[in-house]
Amino acid sequence: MTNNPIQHITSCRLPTEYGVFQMHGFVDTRTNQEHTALVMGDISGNAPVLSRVHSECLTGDALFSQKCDCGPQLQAAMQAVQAEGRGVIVYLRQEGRGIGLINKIRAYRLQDEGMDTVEANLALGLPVDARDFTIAKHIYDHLGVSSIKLLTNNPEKIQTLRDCGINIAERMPLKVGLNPENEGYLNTKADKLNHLLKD
Ligand SMILES: Nc1nc2c(ncn2[C@@H]2O[C@H](COP(=O)(O)OP(=O)(O)OP(=O)(O)O)[C@@H](O)[C@H]2O)c(=O)[nH]1
Ligand SMILES: [Zn+2]
Repeated sequence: MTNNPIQHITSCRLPTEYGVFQMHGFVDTRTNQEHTALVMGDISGNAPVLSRVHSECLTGDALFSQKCDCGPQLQAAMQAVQAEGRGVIVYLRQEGRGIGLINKIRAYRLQDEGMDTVEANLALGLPVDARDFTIAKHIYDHLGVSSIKLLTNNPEKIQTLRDCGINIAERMPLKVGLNPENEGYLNTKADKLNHLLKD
């Protein structure tokens, strides 16, 4: 018996441009939402594991969008894990900071008209950030990971992950992918969402 609402279903070998990972498939039994984690090397033991908790961004991760920095961040994180020889990319299917793809497109449309990323979510009557990072804790529990070195610029993500019991031994910055199209977005993340992009 377990009270972990995230069920580990299966895993497979996933060769990538950044080395060979073991890809694990999970299902949130409360919502039927699917999530995944990419694991490289031996992650057992107490030494902190290099890790990224990445939130789905179809536009940035798969469609080469320049409106954000997600794609380059994902690639840099996978590269960092490859360089380290061990690590975990937790990939949470929480598109659009949890509001879903269609709502993200609605938010982008409002951004086309001049709103920033925060204003657009609020104008739609949606939370600025609707993600549930406790899912990551359950995934780490399945993988037997108790301590991580986290690749992120988001202090709220660090706090939320710590609050749900993840030991973050170190925070490692992930500042990549700046371009003229996402400059305003990154400034808003720094100014309104306190992302550590200007230190
Ligand atoms: N609603 C909404 N979501 C966005 C927008 N741009 C990117 N996203 C989503 O934001 C999530 C990534 O969040 P970010 O704030 O870029 O980064 P983070 O994961 O919180 O922090 P880092 O660990 O530093 O990358 C992904 O789910 C993207 O789909 C936007 O303008 N509106
Ligand atoms: Zn993105």
